[in-house]
Amino acid sequence: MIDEFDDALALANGPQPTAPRDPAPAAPAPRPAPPVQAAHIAPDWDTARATAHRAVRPLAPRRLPLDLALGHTLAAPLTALTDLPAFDTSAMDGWAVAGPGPWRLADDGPGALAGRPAARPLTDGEAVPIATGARVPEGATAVLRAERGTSAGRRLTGPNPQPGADIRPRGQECRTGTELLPARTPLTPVTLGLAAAAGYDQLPVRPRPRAEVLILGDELLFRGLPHDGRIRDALGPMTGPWLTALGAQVMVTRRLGDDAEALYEAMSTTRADLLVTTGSTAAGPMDHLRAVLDRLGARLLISGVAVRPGHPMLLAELPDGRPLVGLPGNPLAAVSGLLTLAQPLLRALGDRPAPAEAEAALTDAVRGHPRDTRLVPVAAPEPGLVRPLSYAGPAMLRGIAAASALAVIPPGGAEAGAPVRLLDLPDA
Ligand SMILES: Nc1nc2c(c(=O)[nH]1)N[C@H]1C(S)=C(S)[C@@H](COP(=O)(O)OP(=O)(O)OC[C@H]3O[C@@H](n4cnc5c(N)ncnc54)[C@H](O)[C@@H]3O)O[C@H]1N2
Ligand code: MOO
Repeated sequence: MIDEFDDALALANGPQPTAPRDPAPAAPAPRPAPPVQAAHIAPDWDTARATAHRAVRPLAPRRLPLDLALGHTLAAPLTALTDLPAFDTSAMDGWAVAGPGPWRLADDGPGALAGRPAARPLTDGEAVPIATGARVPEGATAVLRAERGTSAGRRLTGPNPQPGADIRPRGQECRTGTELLPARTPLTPVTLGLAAAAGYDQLPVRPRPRAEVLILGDELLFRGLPHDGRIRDALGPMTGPWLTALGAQVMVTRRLGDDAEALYEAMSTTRADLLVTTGSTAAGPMDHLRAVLDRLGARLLISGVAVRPGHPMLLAELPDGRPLVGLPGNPLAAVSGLLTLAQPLLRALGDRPAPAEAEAALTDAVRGHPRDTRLVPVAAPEPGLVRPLSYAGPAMLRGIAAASALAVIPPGGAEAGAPVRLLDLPDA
């Protein structure tokens, strides 16, 4: 995987200042590349995504109380357990009236209040005060709003409301058994509210897949400024939250350095549904990932993808069937791995529908790789248009931090005005 191309392509998107070169750090002794298994051919980008989606089966459904169900996915259709409203309800504060006015006010008590038993039935020409949400008494033909009527003693006058006015009839929103939401709907605050209104205490959910993140690399610092050839870990703070935005429940992010034994131990003992590593996907002297996968007896399903940046990414199946996504260490390449492999895997594990894919026209031509797809950070200056951003080299996050999406540039490139597919970026 020879690659002077990525930085050159990134620079082609716009002017970038050159930084003075640091003296080269002392290189460790070169080591032969560790063995990798048969599935070595790098699939094209769309095939890699489809392979990742097919690689796993949805997690088993379970029942969760409503207050624990947020973010999981409905495992069965949400059918109403009650009529909604469950009874004829007043939509306004005022009076429930029977027939045309003027009306005689019943003088017994405060009238019909929400959450109380129904007021006694009305006969023609009678009225009773009623609150929003209260049961409409039998015999009532409409509700007269408070601001439209005048009461003096036991006499109520006002314009005759249309029959049925300001009464929400029982079953107006749904009947018992109506399908309110299909299976596979993500449980959001509003869908939880609907489930409660429809009578649910618990829901059948497909749980959020549990993910464990392993940050590899002895060169990484976790606080302070770069020094002595060491750099800040940019992937620890980004990968967990990104996986969360993609539907995972991140159990832990661990920093393992370049310790092959620690990596072996972590892979053998994980209880996560998905393991994600960062770095060590290529063939550098300290890149143990492939050797450890080999030792563990893992199966490489994808070993490299025809995408820039990110082409050394990999997908493996651990001996017990758990998937492992290996994100490349270059930060923008890791983003590419998240969107290419982790996203479809998480979608399959959580049984979520594919998101709608947007398209927009490029403001400027974008150079392509001759064989590989490129993922390029773009801003949207106006609806339907996207502009490629600078600072989009594999080791940079500056471009994508200002981006609204990643544009999918097919092999060979795209002309100005050409429509390109867009990949969403999480905003929270
Ligand atoms: N001979 C070749 N060398 C490389 C190739 C290749 O095809 N042949 N591919 C290059 C590409 S493309 C990428 S991407 C990287 C992938 O490298 P690894 O996944 O093995 O990652 P590392 O070697 O550990 O690190 C690469 C780079 O990224 C920095 N890094 C790593 N982790 C982090 C982190 N958590 N936060 C910030 N930066 C990180 C690391 O310091 C290196 O600079 O390989 C190329 N080489
Ligand atoms: O350059 Mo590498 O393509 O994955 O960042």
